[in-house]
Amino acid sequence: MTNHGFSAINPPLQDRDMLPNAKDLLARHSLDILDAIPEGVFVTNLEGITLYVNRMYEQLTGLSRHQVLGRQVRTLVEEGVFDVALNPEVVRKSKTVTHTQRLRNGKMLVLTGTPVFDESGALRLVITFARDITRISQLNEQISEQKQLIEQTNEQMAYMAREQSLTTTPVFASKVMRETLSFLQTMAKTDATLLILGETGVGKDVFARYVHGQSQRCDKVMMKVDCGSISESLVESEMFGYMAGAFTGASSKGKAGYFELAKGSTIFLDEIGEMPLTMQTRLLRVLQDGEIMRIGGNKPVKVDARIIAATNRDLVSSIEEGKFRQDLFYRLNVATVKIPPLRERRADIPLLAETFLRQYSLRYHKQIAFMDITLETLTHYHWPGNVRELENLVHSLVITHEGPLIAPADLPPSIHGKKTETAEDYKEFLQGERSLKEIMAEIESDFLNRAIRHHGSVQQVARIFKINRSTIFRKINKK
Ligand SMILES: Nc1ncnc2c1ncn2[C@@H]1O[C@H](COP(=O)(O)OP(=O)(O)OP(=O)(O)O)[C@@H](O)[C@H]1O
Repeated sequence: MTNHGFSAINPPLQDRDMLPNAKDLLARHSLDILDAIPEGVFVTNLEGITLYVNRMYEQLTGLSRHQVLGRQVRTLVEEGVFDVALNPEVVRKSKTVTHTQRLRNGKMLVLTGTPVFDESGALRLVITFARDITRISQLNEQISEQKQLIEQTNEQMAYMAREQSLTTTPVFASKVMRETLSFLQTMAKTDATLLILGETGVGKDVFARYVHGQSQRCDKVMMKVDCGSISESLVESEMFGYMAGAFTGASSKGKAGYFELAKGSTIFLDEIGEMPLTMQTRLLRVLQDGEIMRIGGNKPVKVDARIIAATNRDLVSSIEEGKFRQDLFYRLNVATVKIPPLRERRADIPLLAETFLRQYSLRYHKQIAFMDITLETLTHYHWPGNVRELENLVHSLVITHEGPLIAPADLPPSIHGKKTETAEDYKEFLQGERSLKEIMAEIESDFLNRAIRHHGSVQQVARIFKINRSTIFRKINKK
């Protein structure tokens, strides 16, 4: 359709094109024809006075002809009969205009107002067609509600998938971690609040998951809340949820908070040391009462979630600085475990490094191994970023390394340059308690042992270092 509505149906019918008497017949029955149209028809003059409405219009709107005929559309809008009138815009623009209109009876119409011109091209009337889209708009609303539900479900599924993929079985070889794990296993069977302390990257997350995975609540997904990253203005509604219409912008259905979502499961409050003080007060109340209340609600909901909290902060210092509530600390400090930094459990380093190497090699379809001496170098580094730093290093080595073996020189200088312990080893020799011959024999024997571990056999070492196998055995046993 062009901008000029009826006049644009080109060329207009001429009298000569019509059957004899057709024009008269049509003119006589023009109102019957309009009444037969299955859409509402509403005709106004240029001043917006209603000249005609058809039957379908009466049916759609529930308005009778006498209620609207002869009335100004603007007045009808003012009286709230409907909320929009097309007439003024059609007259102003002299072209077809479409809008939706809501009626007092709640119906939604889509209106198409079209200008009608006479033979001389002068605008004479505006004819508006009205179609009922109440059902369509109801369906649209339902679709958008369904869409919202699907989005929520997708979000939850993505969260669950993420959590699932993160479930790592802790890797350890050290005595201290064996003891830690055994304590956590005992704790897992209880519902006691657990506080996990430790430097960044030591694996607090991994151990929280471990405890949840070993608990009776393990068939439900653990709810992890990063207390440090929720904005202060949202933290309350995120934690405790809100009732429908609790505040502007609140969802019309209300929303459950983390504590409710964690029903029957575990809620892991990570970075608890970063929680704002106001929220700490609220959390304390939850721990004391075992109940939460949604924002805008008046019915307390029982909390059925096991609480695990973790932080890399020294909470005692935070209390002294006034940043953490002492009473909350006492509440949380029921069963506390401190995960030692990696430098205090060096026995875990080779096993962790090899585990990460295996995982990432598999992911990137590579076949790479550490030389023994590389593992030893890794073991001597102080790992300020703990397991996370080790994992990241191995990840980047797998991506960037060419060739089957990772040598110490492939490590960043900050790591292989740190192997000062070898110099420490010489301290003992420097005391002068043993002869040079004895010292050299020990160094030789150590070196050969490493070479055998590294190359896999005495035969290989003999070939590479051009030495007899029997000499190797003799030198090894001489130490
Ligand atoms: N014992 C372990 N076995 C296997 N992987 C581990 C172990 N400890 C840590 N990791 C891995 O190291 C990375 C860091 O661990 P995690 O996120 O649990 O540390 P965190 O102590 O929670 O750190 P932050 O304090 O920064 O939150 C993770 O990718 C985790 O999978």
